[in-house]
Order: sequence, then structure tokens, then C-alpha cells
Amino acid sequence: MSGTLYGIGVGPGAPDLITLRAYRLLTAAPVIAWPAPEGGDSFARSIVAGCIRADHVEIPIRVPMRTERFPAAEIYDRAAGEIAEHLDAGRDVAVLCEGDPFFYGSFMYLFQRLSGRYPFEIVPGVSSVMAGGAAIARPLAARNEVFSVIPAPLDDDRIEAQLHACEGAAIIKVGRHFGRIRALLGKLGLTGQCCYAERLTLETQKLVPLDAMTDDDAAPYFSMILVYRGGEGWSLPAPKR
Ligand SMILES: C[C@@]1(CC(=O)O)C2=NC(=C\c3[nH]c(c(CCC(=O)O)c3CC(=O)O)Cc3[nH]c(c(CC(=O)O)c3CCC(=O)O)/C=C3\N/C(=C\2)[C@@H](CCC(=O)O)[C@]3(C)CC(=O)O)/[C@H]1CCC(=O)O
Ligand SMILES: C[S@@+](CC[C@H](N)C(=O)[O-])C[C@H]1O[C@@H](n2cnc3c(N)ncnc32)[C@H](O)[C@@H]1O
Repeated sequence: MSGTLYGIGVGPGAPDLITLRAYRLLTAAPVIAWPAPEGGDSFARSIVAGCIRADHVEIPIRVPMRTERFPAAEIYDRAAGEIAEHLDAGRDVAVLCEGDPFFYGSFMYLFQRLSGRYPFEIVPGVSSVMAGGAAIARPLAARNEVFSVIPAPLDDDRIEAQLHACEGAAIIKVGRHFGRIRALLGKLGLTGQCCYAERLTLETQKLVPLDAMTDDDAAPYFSMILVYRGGEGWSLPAPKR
């Protein structure tokens, strides 16, 4: 009998924000696969490093984080082949993903390649966006408000149109797009209603009102800008720095 493919959300960063199910499955699986950038450590693996044992077989999946799909597609093909060998031998494989696996996560590309052939289970994780609302102590959406998730690599026109159509938003994948996005939010008169949130739930978490930053400030990839226009007059507590 073949093994089961697990897509495991490990949460936004704090090791105790993984679910009981994620913990149970990843400690029971003999094989663990995790994504990482081409030249750096795996954030997903670092979140659960305390649960990984010497007898776990580990499969690193080094993904070129580029806008063109072709290089990543080849890596996913190869990783799917390696995972399939374990599944064929009856071994379960847990694929780690920071946050939730089906929310802008690389697990979906392995799922596409393997789910037709093997039993699978997807374990939802606490997404970074949910950690964002908790960190700024502000409900992300209420009543009939529309909350949007907007990827920063989109062009300004698309982002502006999305912002016009919602009361609240999380602009994710900020990284090198920070200056452009802050300038756009300024043009739209929204800077005063935004909070910049970096490395949420980690010791190094940073929360800064966007109007306390300049367009020249730098942001790492693991950052987002929360935009809040709706709600019923909640006030933003002084952020921890
Ligand atoms: C092109 C670009 C933007 C875009 O999304 O368009 C992009 N990643 C960029 C940068 C970047 N990404 C990461 C770092 C390291 C940060 C650090 O370590 O400090 C950096 C910074 C850097 O490299 O400079 C880490 C990372 N990325 C993802 C995860 C989670 C996961 O894998 O689940 C993790 C954590 C993995 C871990 O656990 O460590 C996931 C995705 N990133 C993707 C693309 C898709 C995969 C590619 C594909 O399949 O084509 C996918 C699956 C998203 C999707 O498909 O929605 C953008 C290019 C630059 C730009 O434009 O700014
Ligand atoms: C490729 S998406 C993956 C999202 C992830 N699957 C989730 O459910 O949160 C990566 C983006 O999520 C956001 N992100 C993930 N973890 C974060 C954290 N700990 N703090 C701030 N933003 C984070 C950033 O905007 C980052 O660019």
C-alpha cells in the first residue's frame, strides 16, 4: 500500500502556533519535505526544527523564487519524483509549508503533480494574515466589509483598483516592492490607515504605523502592510517595536 502525502501548514512563525494535527502528523511521518529559497534556510523547517529527529528523512526543495514559472516547475517535477519514490515504498511524506499550505504556498504545485496518484491530506495552518490582525489588535473585517489580500508584485493600477473595492486589506509579498507600495498608498491618502508588519509572531516581529516610515525604508520578504478603512472606530494600540 502506498504512503500518504500530507500538506502541513506550520503557521506564521512561532513554533507553538502549529496545530495539534500538524504536530501529530509530522512527528509520525518518516519523511519530511520542505521548501527553501535557492540560497537560504527554510523558514518552514525552522518553525518546526524542534520536532525534527535524526531518523527523519528530509527532502529539501530549493525553489528559485522568480516571477517566470519555468525554473520552479522543473524543481517541482524533480521533488514530486523524489516524494513519489517514498510514497511508492509505503512511506508517508509530510510537506511543510509556512502559514497555510493552500494560501500562496508551494505545496499546491506538488499537490497538482501527486494528488491523482496517492492518498493525501491537507492540514490547514494559521496564516500570516490572521497573525496580522491579532498583532495589530484590530479585527480584519466585520459585518459586510470586504477584506482583500493583495500581492505587492502586481502593478499599481491593479492594486489601486483592489483597494477601491474593499474596506480592509493585507498587502503581502512586500519585500523589494515596499517603496512603490508606500508611495501608492500615500497617493491614495491611505498611509495613516496602514500598519507595516514584519516577521509576525517571531521574537524579531516589527509593527510600525506606515506613516512613521519613509518610501526609502527596506522591507524583507516576510512582511505585509495591513490597510484598515472599515470597522467602527477601533483605535490602533501603540505598536511594539
Ligand atoms: C516571484 C516571487 C513573488 C511572487 O510570488 O510573484 C516569489 N517569491 C519571491 C521572493 C521570495 N520568496 C521567498 C523568499 C526568501 C525570504 C527569506 O528567506 O528571507 C524570497 C525573497 C528572495 O528570494 O529574494 C520565500 C518563500 N516563497 C514562498 C514561500 C512559501 C512556500 O513555499 O510555500 C517561501 C518561504 C519558504 C520557506 O519556508 O523558507 C512561496 C512562493 N514564492 C513564490 C514567488 C512562489 C514560488 C515560485 C514559483 O512556484 O513560481 C510561491 C509558491 C508563491 C505563489 O505561488 O504564490 C518573489 C520574487 C521576488 C520579487 O518579485 O519580489
Ligand atoms: C508566498 S506567501 C505564503 C503565505 C503563507 N502560506 C501563509 O499562509 O501565510 C509569503 C508572504 O506571506 C506573508 N508572510 C508570511 N509569513 C509572515 C510573517 N511571519 N510575518 C509577516 N508576513 C508574513 C508575507 O507577506 C510573505 O511575503
